[in-house]
Amino acid sequence: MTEQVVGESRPRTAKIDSARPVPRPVLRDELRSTFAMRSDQVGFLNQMIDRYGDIVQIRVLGIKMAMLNHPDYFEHVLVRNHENYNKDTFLFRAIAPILRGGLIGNVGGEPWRHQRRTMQPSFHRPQVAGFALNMTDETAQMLDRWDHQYQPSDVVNVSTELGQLAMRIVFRSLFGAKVGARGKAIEDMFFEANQIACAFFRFPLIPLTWPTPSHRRLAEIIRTMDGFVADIIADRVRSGEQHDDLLDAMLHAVDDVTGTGLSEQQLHREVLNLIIGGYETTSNSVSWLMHTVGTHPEVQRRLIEEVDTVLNGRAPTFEDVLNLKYTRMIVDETLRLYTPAWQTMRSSIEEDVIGGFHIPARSDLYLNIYALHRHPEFWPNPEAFDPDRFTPEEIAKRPKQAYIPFGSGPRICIGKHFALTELVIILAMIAQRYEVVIPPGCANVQPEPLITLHPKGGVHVRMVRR
Ligand code: HEM
Repeated sequence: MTEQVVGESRPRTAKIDSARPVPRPVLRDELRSTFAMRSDQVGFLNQMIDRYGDIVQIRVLGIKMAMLNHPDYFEHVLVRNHENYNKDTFLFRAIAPILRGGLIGNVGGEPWRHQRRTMQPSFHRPQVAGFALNMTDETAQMLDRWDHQYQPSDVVNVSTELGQLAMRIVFRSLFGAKVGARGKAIEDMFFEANQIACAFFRFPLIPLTWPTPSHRRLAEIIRTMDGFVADIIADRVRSGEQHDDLLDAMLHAVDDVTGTGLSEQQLHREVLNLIIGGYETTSNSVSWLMHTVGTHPEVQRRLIEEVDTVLNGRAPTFEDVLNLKYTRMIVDETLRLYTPAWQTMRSSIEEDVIGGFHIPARSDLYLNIYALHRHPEFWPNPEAFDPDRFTPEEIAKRPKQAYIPFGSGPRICIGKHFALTELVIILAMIAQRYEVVIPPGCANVQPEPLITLHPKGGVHVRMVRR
C-alpha cells in the first residue's frame, strides 16, 4: 500500500499506521444530517466545518464521505496525488445517465486522458479568440432587443434573459450560426432537460434510471439531441464543407499520443457534456454578476469608468479582455462568493493520508468549494463582496488552491478561458449601455445549491439606459 502526506511525496506505511481517523460528528449531528442536508445543505455543512474543522466525516443520503475544506487538502487530492483519486463517486454515478462517460463525469484513467488530449486543442487561445466574436455578437443582439423591449421602470428577471444568452453562445460556438429552426427547438429541449435535472437534485432519491414520466422525458430529450448531432455530422461529412466551430474542430481532432480521434458516439456525448458544462455555469455566473454589481454602486461606478476608458464606446475584442482588469476582478470575486460548481467529489483508489488523517481505499471525498472560498484564514471578512481581493498583490498572498472556481490539476475545467472571456465580455458590454439598478425588495437573493449554485427565484433588476 502507498501513502502520502500533504507536502510530501510517495510511500511510507508507518505514516498510515500513525494517521488519525477523520473526525466523526457526535451522534446528534449524525442523526440530524439527513434532514439538515435537505433543508439547508450549505448551512449544515458550514456548521460541520465550524464544529469539527477542515476535515470531517459527513453523510449524504446515508453515504459516508470525508468533507475537505483546506487549500492543502485540495492541492493534495486534485494536483499532487491526483493519480490516486478518480470520479467513481456517488455524485457522478447519480448523473451518469446524462453525462454517459463524457469528459465531465468520466471516472478517469486512460479513457479520460484520451478524450481530454483530443479535445484540449479546441479550447486553446486562438480558438477562444474566435468564439469571442460569437460572444460579442450575441450580447449585442440581446442588448439591442432590450433597448426596445424594456423601459427603465420595468423590473426584469435578468436570469431568464442571461440564461438564453449563455445557451445561444454555447450553441453557436458548437454548431456555428446556421443551426436554424431545429437548433432553436433543441435549445428549448435543453432548457427542459435542465429543469428535470434540477428537480432531481432537489430530491435525488429516485435514480434517473427509474422510468418516472420526467425521467422518461429526459431520456427522450437526450435521444433527440443525439439525433440532432448525428444529422449535423452526417451533413458535414456529406458536404465536405469546413466550419469554424467546436463541432468541426472535435470532428477532426486527433489525440497526438494514440493517433486516434473521438468515435461518433463519443462525439455525441462530448457535445452534450460541453453544453451542460458551458451553459449552467456561465448562465448562473452572469446572473450573479448582475446581483453583485447592482448591489455595490461604487463597484459599478469603477466598472463603468474602466469600460468607457478601455473601449471608448466600441465592442470589446478578445485582446481587450486582458485590459479590462477591474471587470475581471469583479468576475473573480463573484465566482468566489457564488462559485457555480460549488461542490465536487473524488474517490480514493488506494489508502492515503491527508493532513495526518487516514483515508481508506475507495473512500468518497466531498470537495466543498463553496466553503473553501470563504475560509476565514485566507479570506478576511469572507461574506463581504470586494473585487480588490483580486489585485496581483493580494492574489500572491494566498495559496493557489484557496481559489478554485474552475477546479484544479489535470481535471481543471476545459472551458475556463472560454468562460472567463465570455463573462468579461458580457459584463463589459452591459455596463457600456446600462446601469444595473436593484429595485426595492430585490437585493436579498439567496443561493440555491442545485447542480450549480442558482440565484433562488432569479435576479430582478431595472436596466437603466446610460
Ligand atoms: C463560470 C463557468 C464555469 C465554471 C465555474 C466551471 C467549473 C468547472 C469545474 C469546477 C470543473 C471541475 C470539476 C471537477 O474537478 O470535478 C469543470 C470541469 C469541466 N468543465 Fe467547466 N466550468 C465553467 C464553464 C465551462 C464551459 C464554458 C465549458 C465548455 C464549453 C465547460 C466544460 C467543462 C468540462 C468538459 C469539464 C470536465 C473536464 C475534465 O474533467 O477533463 N465548463 N468546470
